[in-house]
Amino acid sequence: MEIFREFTFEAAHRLPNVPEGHKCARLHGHSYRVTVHVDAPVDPAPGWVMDFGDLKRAFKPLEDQLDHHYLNEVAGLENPTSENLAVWIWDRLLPALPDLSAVGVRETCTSGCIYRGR
Ligand SMILES: Nc1nc2c(c(=O)[nH]1)N=C([C@H](O)[C@H](O)COP(=O)(O)OP(=O)(O)OP(=O)(O)O)CN2
Ligand SMILES: [Zn+2]
Repeated sequence: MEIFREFTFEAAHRLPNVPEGHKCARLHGHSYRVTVHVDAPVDPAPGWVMDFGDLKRAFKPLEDQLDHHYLNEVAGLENPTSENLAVWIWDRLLPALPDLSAVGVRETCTSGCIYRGR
């Protein structure tokens, strides 16, 4: 069974490697939406895969580094595309969440990515 929890944070960024004149080279911000998925068997006693609260606790240190920050200044996010952000989150969550199955990142209502470790 796969469970997920959604998180939101606000942050500014610019994309340093886009072609000349691309609007995303300019400083701008997003209300990011991140989904963290965990895929594991349901533990029969509690009746859950894991406590949603533990997902929240695992993501909190990352939220603290991202929320209301300029992402380009965060170590490892010098080029903060959605794709790079999803990998950045994956790499930092995996030690605490070995059954992590996907990280979704939405920059806008219509655009985003899903990373499943590849
Ligand atoms: N594959 C990716 N493409 C783009 C990324 C990205 O991270 N990965 N990021 C951006 C920009 O950050 C931009 O702010 C978001 O792009 P876009 O969805 O085009 O923005 P709009 O909401 O302004 O879309 P419109 O339909 O043009 O209004 C760009 N591309
Ligand atoms: Zn953007």
